[in-house]
Amino acid sequence: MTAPLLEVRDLHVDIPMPHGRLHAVRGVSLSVGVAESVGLVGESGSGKSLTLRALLGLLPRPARIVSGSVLIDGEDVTGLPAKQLHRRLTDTMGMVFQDALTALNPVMRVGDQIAEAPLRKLGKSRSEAKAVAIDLMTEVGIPDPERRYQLYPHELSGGMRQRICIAIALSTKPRLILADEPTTALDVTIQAQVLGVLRRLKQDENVGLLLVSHDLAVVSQTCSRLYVMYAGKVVESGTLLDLITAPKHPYTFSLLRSVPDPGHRVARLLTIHGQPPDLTDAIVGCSFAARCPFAEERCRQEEPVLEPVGSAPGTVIRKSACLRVDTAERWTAMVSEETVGQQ
Ligand SMILES: Nc1ncnc2c1ncn2[C@@H]1O[C@H](COP(=O)(O)OP(=O)(O)OP(=O)(O)O)[C@@H](O)[C@H]1O
Repeated sequence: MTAPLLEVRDLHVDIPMPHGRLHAVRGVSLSVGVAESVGLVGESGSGKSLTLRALLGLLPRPARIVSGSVLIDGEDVTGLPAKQLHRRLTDTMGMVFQDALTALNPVMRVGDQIAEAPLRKLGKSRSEAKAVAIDLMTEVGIPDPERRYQLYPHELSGGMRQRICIAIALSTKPRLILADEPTTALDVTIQAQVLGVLRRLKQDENVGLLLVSHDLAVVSQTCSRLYVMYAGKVVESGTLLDLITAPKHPYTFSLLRSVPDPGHRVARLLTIHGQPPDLTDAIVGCSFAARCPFAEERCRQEEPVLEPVGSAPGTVIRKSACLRVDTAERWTAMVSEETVGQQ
């Protein structure tokens, strides 16, 4: 069996705080296969961005990796010196972040920013690098690329800037794009266009995607497999279809029920009451128990383990960390009238 393109094993990230250690990422494992599109989804503060930044060696100070490993094509790159790690990562992956305006150099023409990697890393001449940049601008759907090549970031709209960032990410011919909330700053129409670009890259160019988002609707439009994170842990994983049709963790269930479904005339929305736990404290029992409509006494005492649940042989393994997973098929009926409000 071929190794995944990217694999993270049992990653722990801590942040020293004045009042103790914040265990922001608590044993995350995930993988992305060749040309796969995988989503990492969860509400704000669940540890998605730190997971992504940790694997890229880009953790903000004072956050640090406590343990865990990162493998590329099966090779453990965890202990590599920073420069070597950077080269290994940029040979394989391109990155797109939320804030395109900050990511771009304000005093450099956008076309030259795309041409930089072909010029410096791929050994192209100036005119060849420019031609590559214009091709990439066309690929990510930028109309009139010759003219826009000459513009500075502030002269472009938010959606166009994010396309420039995707073109820069593609300029090293990566096999995988890592994107952290790439459409959060964009309005809904432009968001759909940018997601369309990412989808097309997978279909036409076989470029894989690891997409981090708090928005289940965004990952649903783009990814075929999901990891759902809550309070620093993966609480459910599986194919998009499995997760959205039959969630096996109450947090996934709540996330789905909090997204309005335009297909139903009356959307019944579930509000996820309460706050995630304080990650500086040791968590006893299930971290979602205090907010879970289905929690019972043992959920507040025993910590659930992420383990395989009901996958058919030969299919993608789906996993859930819930002690009450055997009742999942009855969750819809079990939601009480107090927790469900008609919108
Ligand atoms: N530089 C930092 N200093 C202190 N705490 C931090 C820092 N960066 C992240 N955290 C904390 O670590 C936890 C995980 O943050 P992370 O950014 O990974 O979450 P997230 O799921 O990506 O959410 P968001 O979408 O809001 O970024 C949160 O509790 C956050 O407040």
